[in-house]
Amino acid sequence: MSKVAVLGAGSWGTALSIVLADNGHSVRLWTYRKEQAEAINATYRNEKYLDADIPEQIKACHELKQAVDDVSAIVMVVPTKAIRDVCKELNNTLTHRPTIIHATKGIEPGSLKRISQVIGEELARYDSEDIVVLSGPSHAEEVGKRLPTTVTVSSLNTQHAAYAQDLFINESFRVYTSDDMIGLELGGALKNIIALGAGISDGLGYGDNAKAALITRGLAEIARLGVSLGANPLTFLGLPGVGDLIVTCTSHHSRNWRAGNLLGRGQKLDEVLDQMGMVVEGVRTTQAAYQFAREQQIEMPITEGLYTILFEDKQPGDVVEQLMNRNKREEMNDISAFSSDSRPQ
Ligand SMILES: NC(=O)C1=CN([C@@H]2O[C@H](COP(=O)(O)OP(=O)(O)OC[C@H]3O[C@@H](n4cnc5c(N)ncnc54)[C@H](OP(=O)(O)O)[C@@H]3O)[C@@H](O)[C@H]2O)C=CC1
Ligand SMILES: O=C(CO)COP(=O)(O)O
Repeated sequence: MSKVAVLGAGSWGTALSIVLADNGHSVRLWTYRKEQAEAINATYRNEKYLDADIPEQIKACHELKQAVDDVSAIVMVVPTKAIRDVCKELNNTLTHRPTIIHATKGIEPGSLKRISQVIGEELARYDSEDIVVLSGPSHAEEVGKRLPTTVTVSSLNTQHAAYAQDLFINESFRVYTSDDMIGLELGGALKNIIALGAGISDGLGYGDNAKAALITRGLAEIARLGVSLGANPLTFLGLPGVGDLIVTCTSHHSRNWRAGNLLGRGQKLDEVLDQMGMVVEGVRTTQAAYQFAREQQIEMPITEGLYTILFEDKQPGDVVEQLMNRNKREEMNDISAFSSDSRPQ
C-alpha cells in the first residue's frame, strides 16, 4: 500500500482521495485553507464540496511539507489557474521524487499549454514526459458514492501510467491506460467549452435536438483542434472524448453545464461565477481555445460563439441564430480531423 498526497481539497480531490482510501492507501489531502483541514479532520466531511463521508485513512493537512513528505505519489487536483503556484510551492518543499499524477482539466490561456506541460515547466527535476494525466467521464458526486465510473490514465512514461492505474483501479472505479497524453488532456479540457454551450442551450429552452447537435459538432471542433496539436483522433471517440462530453453536457452535476444554464436564463457571467462557488474551468479554456483557433486558423464556430457570449456580452440567442445561418455545407467535409492523415508528423 502507498502513501499518497492529494493536492486540492475540492470536489474532485476529495472524491479521488476516497477511491485511494478504499484501495487501502494512506492519503494526505492538502488544502490551502487551514480551517478547512481542521473541519475535515474533526467531522470526516468536506461539506461545501462533496456529500460523502470521508474514510479515516484520509488526513487533511494545511502544511504542504506535511502532505508530501515520504509519499510515493502526488495527485494534483487544483484548478488550472492554481497549478503554477502550487508547483512553485512544491519546489520549496519536495526533497524526493514521487510520481506526479494530475486530474485537472484545462488549458492555460496565454501560453496555451496543457497541464502536464505547465507542471513540467515549473516543477524542478520533472519533465512533462514524467507526468501522468487521469481523465474521463467522472463526476465527483458519483465517485463519492462509489457508483461505477471509468477513466483513462496516460503518460509518456508507461511505467508511471501503469503505476497510476494500479493505484486507483477497483471494482467501482475502472482505469484504462492510453498512449495519447495529448488527446487525454485536450479532450478533458475542451469538453468543458461544449458543456457551457449545452447548459446555455437548455437555459434558453431548446430541446434534445439542439443538445445532440452541440455535442456532435462540438466533438468535431475538439478533434480538429486536438489533432492539430498532435492528438490521436481516435482518443476523441473514447472515454476522454465522447465519454466526457456526454457526462458533462447532460448532467446537472456538471459545474460547466450549470453555469451555462444560468447564462442561458439571462444571468451575467460575473453573477454566475459568484453563485457557483466552485471552479468553472470552461470559461478560461474557452479563452485559450479561441486564441489558439484564431492564431492557427482552425474553424471552431461553437467556441467562437461562446467566447463572444462570455467575453463580449453577446446575447446567447443571437449567437445561436448566427450558428444556424452559417454557409451551407456538407456535414463530413470538415470532420477530416478524425482522419489520422491530418496529424502533424
Ligand atoms: N468535480 C468533478 O467532478 C471533476 C473535476 N475535475 C477537474 O478537477 C479540477 C478541480 O475541480 P474541482 O475539485 O471540481 O473544483 P472545486 O471548485 O470543487 O475545488 C477546487 C479546490 O481547489 C482549491 N483552490 C483554489 N485555488 C487554489 C490555490 N491557489 N491553491 C490551492 N488550492 C486552491 C479550492 O479552494 P477554495 O474553494 O477554498 O478557493 C478548492 O478546494 C478542475 O480542473 C476540474 O475540471 C475533473 C474531473 C471531475
Ligand atoms: O469533468 C467532469 C466530469 O468528467 C466534471 O465537469 P464539471 O467541472 O463541469 O463539473
